[in-house]
Amino acid sequence: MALIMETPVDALIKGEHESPPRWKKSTVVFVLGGPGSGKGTQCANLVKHFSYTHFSAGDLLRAEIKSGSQFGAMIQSMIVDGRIVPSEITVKLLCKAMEESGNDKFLIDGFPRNEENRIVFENVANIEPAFVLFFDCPEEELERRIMSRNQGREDDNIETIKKRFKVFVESTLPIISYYESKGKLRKINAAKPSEEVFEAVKVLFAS
Ligand SMILES: Nc1ncnc2c1ncn2[C@@H]1O[C@H](COP(=O)(O)OP(=O)(O)O)[C@@H](O)[C@H]1O
Ligand SMILES: Nc1ccn([C@@H]2O[C@H](COP(=O)(O)OP(=O)(O)O)[C@@H](O)[C@H]2O)c(=O)n1
Ligand SMILES: [Mg+2]
Repeated sequence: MALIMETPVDALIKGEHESPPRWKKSTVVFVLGGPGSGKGTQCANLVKHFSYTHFSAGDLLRAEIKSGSQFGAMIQSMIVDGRIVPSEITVKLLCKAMEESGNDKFLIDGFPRNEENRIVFENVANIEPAFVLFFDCPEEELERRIMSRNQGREDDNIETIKKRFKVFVESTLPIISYYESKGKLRKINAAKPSEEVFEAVKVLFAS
């Protein structure tokens, strides 16, 4: 459903619900890392073993483009340019997805990507992450992985990849430092083979 429609989330944002909905008391784990670091791959592994629901901010934005949303063209041009979409849009998509899922444990992948993302989510959802996973991987390896990802994504080309790396360093690394200073960061060596990365990730969810 395109975002132009009034959704239950709008009512929630306006405080029109009598009691806080279930998702507002959710356990949230943010999953961060450079483009191609394995966020989506490891979240797909995690949901097979733990009762979390996975949402990728990028996937939600791509679905919004496909839905024929009034914001579709704008979102698409920002993605092709490697830029971060206005937070109001992304946060609304995430909250709507959480609301509709019926679950209360979420892996949110590729978000928050900048300070605006983080603050708008905090203000709207009023949720602090339980912890933040950070998939650490050198840029040369990220580039190799993206160039062989073959998902037909318009932003998986060398020109956009360079822009996405720059945005990651300038806008997302400060968020990672912010969570580190709060003692919430769990850093994983994501340059290893996928199975080894998952062994390291799994431990964090087992307790
Ligand atoms: N540990 C790994 N080693 C090698 N390739 C990987 C690893 N993890 C993921 N990949 C591959 O790299 C590409 C990017 O992974 P993906 O999960 O889409 O990353 P992200 O969501 O962080 O961009 C995919 O083609 C995936 O199969
Ligand atoms: N929080 C987010 C997440 C993604 N995006 C956009 O979506 C693109 C793809 O994000 P993604 O998370 O699917 O990309 P990967 O890191 O998985 O390669 C980003 O480069 C941004 O243009 C955004 O604007 N805001
Ligand atoms: Mg991804």
